[in-house]
Amino acid sequence: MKSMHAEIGDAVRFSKTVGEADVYLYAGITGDFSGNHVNDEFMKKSIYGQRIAHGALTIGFMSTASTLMIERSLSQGIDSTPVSLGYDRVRFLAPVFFGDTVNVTYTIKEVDEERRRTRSQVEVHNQKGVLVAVGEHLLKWVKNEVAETEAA
Ligand SMILES: C[C@@H](O)CC(=O)SCCNC(=O)CCNC(=O)[C@H](O)C(C)(C)COP(=O)(O)OP(=O)(O)OC[C@H]1O[C@@H](n2cnc3c(N)ncnc32)[C@H](O)[C@@H]1OP(=O)(O)O
Repeated sequence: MKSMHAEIGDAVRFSKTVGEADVYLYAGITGDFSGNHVNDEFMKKSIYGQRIAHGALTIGFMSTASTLMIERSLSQGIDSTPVSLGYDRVRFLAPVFFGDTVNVTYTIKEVDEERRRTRSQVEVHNQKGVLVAVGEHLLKWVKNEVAETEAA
């Protein structure tokens, strides 16, 4: 059985409208009640003119896209448990406003069979086509040693 079903150019997409409830749920879960996200009067004075979503929530949407990629690979049968190794070079390039729809594209750019790692480019656009966030994601395809021992 293969350790990973992932090839350069493989891509998945995830789309979601970001509502006020999403931002408040995220604030409640993490405790990040920055005025950027929950204080409309404060934000009216900023260049944004209104509240914006947490950058880390956008990273969460990147993570959702990686899960879609993993599920695709799992459905083809693999002997590993893919886990996130982390994100590199993440930049929040434009704000995500309440009511915006984010469209995440997750594309595999490198496959390292020896180290059982993939590196993917992640891009997030809003409904107007503006690139709001970018980053690279590393997945580690951790070998299922226990399962193999049991099978032997
Ligand atoms: C406490 C928390 O709760 C706070 C938050 O979560 S706030 C919410 C998240 N943040 C945002 O929504 C901010 C959205 N971004 C912006 O409004 C603007 O991008 C900015 C005002 C923050 C940046 O202004 P700018 O003057 O352009 O910034 P810099 O020039 O200093 O840095 C830009 C870096 O982005 C890199 N970059 C630009 N284009 C691309 C691209 N297409 N792909 C990849 N990277 C890009 C650029 O190279 C700069 O990065 P570097 O490391 O300095 O090279």
